Amino acid sequence: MKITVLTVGKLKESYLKDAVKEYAKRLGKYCRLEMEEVADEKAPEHLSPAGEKGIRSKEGERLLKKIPENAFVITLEIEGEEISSVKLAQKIESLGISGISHLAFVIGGSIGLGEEVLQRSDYALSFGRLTYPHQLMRVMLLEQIYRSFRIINKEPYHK
Ligand SMILES: C[S@@+](CC[C@H](N)C(=O)[O-])C[C@H]1O[C@@H](n2cnc3c(N)ncnc32)[C@H](O)[C@@H]1O
Repeated sequence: MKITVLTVGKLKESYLKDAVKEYAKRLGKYCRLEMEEVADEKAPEHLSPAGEKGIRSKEGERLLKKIPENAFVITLEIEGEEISSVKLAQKIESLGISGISHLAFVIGGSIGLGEEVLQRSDYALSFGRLTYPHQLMRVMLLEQIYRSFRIINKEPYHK
């Protein structure tokens, strides 16, 4: 299966880059992983709702261009569905069995995902109602994808 992780903005912190590199290496055993970054928009402190919408929309257009037509799109959304790691593993496995060969996970920028991307989404996944920084979400998502493949392959992983 091919997995694309689509994100907004460049990863800045070296400790996050190291973690992403480590999980990307581990995932190489299970899938073809592709990490795609699109440019972020400058978001000043006090933006109007219209200003925020404009930023989400510009970043959203860039994200949409990177989403292949045949991909099953999983957007990371705070208000999405909260599921266990086992359920996420089952979901990835059953999508593969149903003939889906490409999963695209999409993480929003600092002010979230635009309407266009939400409309293209096939499934909204939540990591809980807490808000996490988008850069950290990359690491958390890769860890959960890795955990999923360990579960699917009935391989041990620390609980
Ligand atoms: C800093 S958050 C954006 C916050 C923005 N106010 C919103 O409501 O989307 C950046 C991105 O990280 C992801 N994210 C952050 N916390 C999350 C959570 N608990 N569950 C799922 N995705 C999350 C989402 O993709 C979000 O667009």
